[in-house]
Amino acid sequence: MTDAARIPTSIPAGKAPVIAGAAWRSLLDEVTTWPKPGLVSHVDTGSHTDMNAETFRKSADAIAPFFADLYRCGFHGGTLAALRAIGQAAEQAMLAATGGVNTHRGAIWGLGLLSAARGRRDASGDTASCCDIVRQVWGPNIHATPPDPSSHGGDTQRRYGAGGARTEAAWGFPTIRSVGLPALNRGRQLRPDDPQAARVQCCMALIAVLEDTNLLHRGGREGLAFARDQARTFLDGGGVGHPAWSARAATIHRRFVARGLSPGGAADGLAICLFLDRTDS
Ligand SMILES: CC(C)(COP(=O)(O)OP(=O)(O)OC[C@H]1O[C@@H](n2cnc3c(N)ncnc32)[C@H](O)[C@@H]1O)[C@@H](O)C(=O)NCCC(=O)NCCS
Ligand SMILES: Nc1ncnc2c1ncn2[C@@H]1O[C@H](COP(=O)(O)OP(=O)(O)OP(=O)(O)O)[C@@H](O)[C@H]1O
Repeated sequence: MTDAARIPTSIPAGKAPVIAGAAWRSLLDEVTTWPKPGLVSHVDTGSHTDMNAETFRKSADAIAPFFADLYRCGFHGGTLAALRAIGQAAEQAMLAATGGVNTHRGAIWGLGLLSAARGRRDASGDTASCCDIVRQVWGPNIHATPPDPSSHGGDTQRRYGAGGARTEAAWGFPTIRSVGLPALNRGRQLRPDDPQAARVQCCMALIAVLEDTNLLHRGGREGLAFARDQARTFLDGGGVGHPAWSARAATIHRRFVARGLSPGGAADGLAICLFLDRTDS
């Protein structure tokens, strides 16, 4: 089946489906990347027992139409409250498709805001990047909204002072821009014929620097430090330019699984990098 044929047909015609299709494809490319330390892929389920690649595919199919809605909402000047209603409906669709498993909450947030920013940019002719549009238009409101204390994000903010996905978006995705996208391009230079290798390079680079609330939630400060150190060692040893890069990454993957660590923020970051890259946003 072609990519176009797999994009859910409930997305109506226009520019919105192109953006939704790009988000959907980026999510599938993320999950079809191995070895990503501790994360779910088409090869194995990493540190997770309640989800596999098929769960992620079902989730991506279910949430794709909402990226088109978020694009349209941004196109029509939608506020953060208007975006939130659509984002929460997408979360419900994700949970219905996965039997209650949180596969893409962070991805809905990041890709959703960027889809809305793309709509706003297309409507206004603004030349700013979509990351900057998120920061300028919705950033102040994101900063002003306290995290839900019952969520993992609220818990890690209280215990560790970590801003996580909310802070990254409110500041215009600085880690994506300064680390993720350059690493994706570096991976392509190192392995021009291996797009999967470039995605691994991007994922490792993000793990090395992100204050990933999933790692904090599962492993505390020690788990976060371990994860960053492993990714840094991989990169310092040449990353995917090393002849044995795949085996080295697989060894790190197994170490994360042995500790139950899962860098979900880096997985979302990889999908966001792929989206920005393919939509030139
Ligand atoms: C802001 C969100 C992520 C809050 O969720 P929560 O409090 O559970 O946050 P938490 O910190 O646990 O992160 C959620 C996910 O983000 C990813 N993540 C973790 N750390 C990071 C990081 N440093 N940077 C980026 N993403 C990260 C992970 O995948 C994680 O599972 C979001 O889900 C939300 O508020 N949704 C409501 C709907 C909404 O407002 N939508 C707006 C437009 S789509
Ligand atoms: N390929 C992937 N593999 C695993 N997690 C991913 C992947 N892509 C994104 N993620 C993110 O990582 C999170 C899963 O991590 P985790 O299981 O620690 O979170 P949780 O379901 O919120 O918490 P818990 O299961 O500990 O109650 C998901 O929210 C998802 O957004």
